[in-house]
Amino acid sequence: MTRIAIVGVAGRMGRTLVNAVQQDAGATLAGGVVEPGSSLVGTDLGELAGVGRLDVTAVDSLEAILDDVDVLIDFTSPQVTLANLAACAAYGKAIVIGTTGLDDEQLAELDGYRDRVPMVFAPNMSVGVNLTLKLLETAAKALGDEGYDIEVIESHHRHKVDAPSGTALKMGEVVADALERPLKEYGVFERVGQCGPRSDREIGFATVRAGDIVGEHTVMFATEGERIEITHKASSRMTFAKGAVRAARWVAGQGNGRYSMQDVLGL
Ligand SMILES: NC(=O)C1=CN([C@@H]2O[C@H](COP(=O)(O)OP(=O)(O)OC[C@H]3O[C@@H](n4cnc5c(N)ncnc54)[C@H](OP(=O)(O)O)[C@@H]3O)[C@@H](O)[C@H]2O)C=CC1
Ligand SMILES: O=C(O)C1=N[C@H](C(=O)O)C[C@H](O)C1
Repeated sequence: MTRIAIVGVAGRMGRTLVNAVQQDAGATLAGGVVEPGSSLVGTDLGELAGVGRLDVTAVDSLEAILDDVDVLIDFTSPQVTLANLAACAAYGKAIVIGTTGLDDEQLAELDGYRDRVPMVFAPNMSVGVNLTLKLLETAAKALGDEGYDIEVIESHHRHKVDAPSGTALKMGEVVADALERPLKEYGVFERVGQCGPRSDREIGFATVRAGDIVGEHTVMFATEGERIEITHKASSRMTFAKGAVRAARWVAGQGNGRYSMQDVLGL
């Protein structure tokens, strides 16, 4: 039985994760962490998540519970995630990180833990998205240098704080790697005013923020006379949460290293 603690347990993903851990016969909920000073400290995590009493209460100090945890699941914000990684390194614990929006410096800091912590880091934990990444690699290799324009379009709920989504960036990166067009050079993240026609090799990104959209991603390959669109639509956060619990069970048996969902799923 893998003992899992959830950081950011009061958040949209945190509450869904409580439910997902409960539904997994191979996992047990060992704790949940809320923001320091939160009025939710002491609240039963099952009641917080709407799944009935679990007799595990929210704390605001990770160090208070880490001894009795095998794997931490973290869907919070970049700074909080990096602090939690440091705690996992100090306590010899594994971590599953779903947080997106890390900048280059933060990504480098995270990567610095690869020899000290077993970690799964993925911008999207759903099986469907990770299969889509494979399809994109195949499509990019077949179409990318044949005059097809490539655009990545993503839509999310109005509360999301980072853009483009981590998944959109990953999709762009997979296509860019397949075509040997580094995103730093070929990614176009803004078009406004007299921006001129698109160039042949650019990879464009567009972002929608509206209502309660859980997460939708389309990669378009368009040329004269036809357009191919590869789309993934998430309709419930449970798809991400189930993937994260699967990753937690998997990483509990791994040595130090930085792993992806492709590693977890064997894709
Ligand atoms: N990889 C994947 O599959 C997915 C990744 N994500 C990513 O996960 C992240 C979180 O998303 P979401 O759940 O929607 O966001 P929320 O804002 O709903 O949740 C984040 C939670 O973290 C809490 N928090 C902030 N600081 C701390 C702290 N120091 N200790 C403990 N908890 C803290 C926040 O509390 P408060 O509100 O009080 O500040 C909030 O409850 C985002 O980066 C998002 O992009 C989301 C879905 C899927
Ligand atoms: O913030 C979200 O909600 C999501 N974030 C992830 C991302 O940035 O790609 C994954 C998912 O699409 C939901």
